Amino acid sequence: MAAAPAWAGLPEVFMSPFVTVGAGLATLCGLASGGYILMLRQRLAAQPAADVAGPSHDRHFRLAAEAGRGIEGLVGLDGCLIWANPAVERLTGHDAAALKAADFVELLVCDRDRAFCRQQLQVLLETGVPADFELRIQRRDGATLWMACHWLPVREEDGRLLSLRVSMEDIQSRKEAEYQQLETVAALRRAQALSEHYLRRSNEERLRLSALLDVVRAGILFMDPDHRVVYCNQAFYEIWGLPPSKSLMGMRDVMLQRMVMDLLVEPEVFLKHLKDVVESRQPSEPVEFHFRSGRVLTSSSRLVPAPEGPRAIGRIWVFEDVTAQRLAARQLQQMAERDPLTNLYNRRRFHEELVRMLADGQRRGEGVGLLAIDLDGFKPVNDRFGHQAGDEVLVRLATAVGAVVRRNEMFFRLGGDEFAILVPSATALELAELARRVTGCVAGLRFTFGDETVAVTASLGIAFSPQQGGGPEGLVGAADRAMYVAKTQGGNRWAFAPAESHAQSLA
Ligand SMILES: Nc1nc2c(ncn2[C@@H]2O[C@H](COP(=O)(O)OP(=O)(O)OP(=O)(O)O)[C@@H](O)[C@H]2O)c(=O)[nH]1
Repeated sequence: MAAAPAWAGLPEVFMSPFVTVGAGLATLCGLASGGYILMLRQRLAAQPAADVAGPSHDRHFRLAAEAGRGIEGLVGLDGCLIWANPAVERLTGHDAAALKAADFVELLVCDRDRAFCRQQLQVLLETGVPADFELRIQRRDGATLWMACHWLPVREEDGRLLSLRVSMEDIQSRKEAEYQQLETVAALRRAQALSEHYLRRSNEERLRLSALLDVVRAGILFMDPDHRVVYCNQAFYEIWGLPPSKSLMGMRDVMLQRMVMDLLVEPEVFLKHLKDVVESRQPSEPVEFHFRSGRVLTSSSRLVPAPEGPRAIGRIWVFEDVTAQRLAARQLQQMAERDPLTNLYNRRRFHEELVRMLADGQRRGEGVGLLAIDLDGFKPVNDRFGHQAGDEVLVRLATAVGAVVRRNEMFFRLGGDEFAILVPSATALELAELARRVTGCVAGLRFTFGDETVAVTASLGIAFSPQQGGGPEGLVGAADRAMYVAKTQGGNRWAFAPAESHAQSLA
């Protein structure tokens, strides 16, 4: 048997509530919550005190207290349970007697909340201040149940604390809803954090891309499917000479075109190109176009496909300023095919043109004429007046002979004092006439070095395809041999290469 409880000396009502009715019962009723109890109290308050305390009402109070849906209990100043209503058994599986006999906190409260409960109980007993808190109880079947506990002090009329009254209500479904809500909020927070993370990543990616595009030398322009500017880099502004302060975002392509068309040599050709590209779904090959200023640009474009589906999200245009490349290429080509002294086409270009003209002539059934030219008496100019004087002779001669050569005829310096003229669609008569003009032109030139004036002459050999077979080499060999014939005959003349049916002719 346990030691005598602290309330052993208190009125019987606390030892066996609702069995003996006294002043304690009235106090208990005064503290009871719930409309039913209050109603009873009001009714009883209107009756004489003897009636209220009378045995006929004991049952009412007891039934009223026991009829609560939640747990109602009374805890003594020693922390032991004095009384509990039958709901305790319904909700927890433990009957009131068992809870009274044992440490009800140990038996009833879930181990995770037990220390907290004991601490709260201790404060309550020490201070007698009402308190509300929530805890988990451990049902007899092992299940956990959330309860809201409302603690009220039960006092004597003189204010002395007699016991603590506890009302416990089942809040399991509310707690589950709260948990559910917390889960939902947590899931939302996770989703938000994830989307913020992706947004940040996407912003960083955009900044990286933008920085990259701004160091690219090509002008880059993104248009949306409605032909409005979405993005363009710095180089785009520079290439098209647009003021950096001018925002192009959202501008329609036609407006943009209007701003730059005057810069171009052939704006209508460029507009046609743009139209063709936009109408096609294929990537466009780079197309070259020229600015009035002399600059050369290329334009290429392709659709930007959407992540899914056939619809494009827009179009990218790339503009490259290739002026420097074109200039360098032209210079290289010039170096490769021109004689630097006279600026005439060189031997390399001569062979290319010879092959091409022979092929064209064969296709058209037309003859190709070749005049091999070698100067007479050039070496003495060098020897007497120096190499520079010889150069001057070569340059002036190239200019003068170039003037007697027709537009469709091509004049070459093959090296040293050797020159050649290629004549497409030539007849023997025309070639002889040209040879006459050339020899006359060269012989007519006068060069003054110091006090002396000198002249040179030229010997020409004429070969004529198809009369001379053997392809390019055959033609060149025949013209050279004819030229030597002219030279050995005294120079300042021309000779036709012999052919089966073609007699040689001399000046
Ligand atoms: N100044 C100058 N002389 C050159 C150049 N290339 C070759 N020569 C010279 O041209 C001369 C050509 O020699 P030849 O063909 O014997 O001169 P030529 O006196 O006309 O003799 P024939 O052809 O036999 O009539 C040589 O002295 C070369 O050094 C050049 O670019 N500049």
